[in-house]
Amino acid sequence: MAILSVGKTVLGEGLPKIIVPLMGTTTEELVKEINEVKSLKPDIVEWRVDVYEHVDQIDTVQEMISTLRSVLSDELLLFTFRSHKEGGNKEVPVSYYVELLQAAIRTKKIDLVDVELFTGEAYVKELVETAEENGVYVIMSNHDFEKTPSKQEIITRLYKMQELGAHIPKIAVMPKSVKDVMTLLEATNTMKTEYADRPIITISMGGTGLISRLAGECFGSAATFGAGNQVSAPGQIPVPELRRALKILHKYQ
Ligand SMILES: O=C1C[C@@](O)(C(=O)O)C[C@@H](O)[C@@H]1O
Repeated sequence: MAILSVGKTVLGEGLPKIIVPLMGTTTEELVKEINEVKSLKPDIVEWRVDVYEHVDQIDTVQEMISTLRSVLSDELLLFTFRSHKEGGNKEVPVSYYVELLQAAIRTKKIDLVDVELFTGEAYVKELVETAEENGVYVIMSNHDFEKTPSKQEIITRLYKMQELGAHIPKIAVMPKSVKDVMTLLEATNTMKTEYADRPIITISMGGTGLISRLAGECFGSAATFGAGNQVSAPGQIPVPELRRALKILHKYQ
């Protein structure tokens, strides 16, 4: 897998990087949570802004970014608004989604921004451009909380993200069986060995898919989400146990 350095963090090499979501809904909760999450020593902290009560106030969101940034040191900050149709908390017009992401990027205080592939190609291109102008890396994403698409479809979506300029293509899908988990893992390995020229992140959600959150180093996923105060998707496990599993697989593979 090709590697990508974001600050001091190198994705696509060694242990998959641990990403921990911030799920607080109020400013007070987030101020407390950022310190708790930092103590877990994640590589990346994901602020899930779609659960924030002031998500519709851009100035307040920008202030919160400054606050979070001031607590973090080497940990990277990922800004994510997960849309309602992809499993997020709040429904907003696409124009607001784009405006919010642009405003977050322009603070230059985030390291990474999540851009959903199915926002629409013109918007996606605009967001990638703004991110590049401001030194922010794009994790392009797609989520299916209902099912696991075919291997070919998973690869097609990841490849499309790469074509659109994602620094890190990412997909999270829901398995209905162990076979679905194997489909995701196979797609990951094929994408990594045959098509990807950059790190990718793939997830099979829920308990059935847990192996995909642990074994990214074997199959080709460069990062994995661990639970902090709260899970942000089914199947995330506490960071200390996640780290232990990643280290075992790294040491003996
Ligand atoms: O895209 C993802 C992955 C995720 O859905 C998971 O399954 O761990 C969790 C989300 O917070 C994140 O934005």
